[in-house]
Amino acid sequence: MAGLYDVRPTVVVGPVSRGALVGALAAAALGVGFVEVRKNDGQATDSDRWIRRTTGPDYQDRHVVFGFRRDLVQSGDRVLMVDDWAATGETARVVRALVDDCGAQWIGAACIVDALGDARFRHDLPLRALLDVRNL
Ligand SMILES: O=P(O)(O)OC[C@H]1O[C@H](OP(=O)(O)OP(=O)(O)O)[C@H](O)[C@@H]1O
Repeated sequence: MAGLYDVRPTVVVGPVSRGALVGALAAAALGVGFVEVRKNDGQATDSDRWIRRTTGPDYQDRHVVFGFRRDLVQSGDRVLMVDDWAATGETARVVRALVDDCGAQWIGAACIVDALGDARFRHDLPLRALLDVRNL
């Protein structure tokens, strides 16, 4: 999936839960680090620095809080998000905002299936996929 982009990442991020599964596989194939983007979760100790952001309504009309430990993504990193599916694009939009919060370079969102309802996300994120839902 990393081959969908020309820029090689230094870190792969994947939102739980299926994005964490495919993201970890992509990171292992690339030989780079992996960061699990947790959902409605938070710091384990008071000393952890976490960053969090909340989505707009996703495909189930939920507002989901995504976050990860701040020091896992550094300002010099090039970050690729990997997920299985994109529908509203809210998950990818918020993960991108978290990466921006870290001052890292965002490459894009690579998904197995593109089921985006709003085509603007495809261009703006950018989002690239192995399959288009309209062809399934
Ligand atoms: O484009 P969006 O509307 O944001 O939806 C896409 C997200 O929804 C699915 O996860 P889901 O929330 O079902 O969680 P799961 O992987 O834990 O089942 C999918 O794996 C994406 O992460």
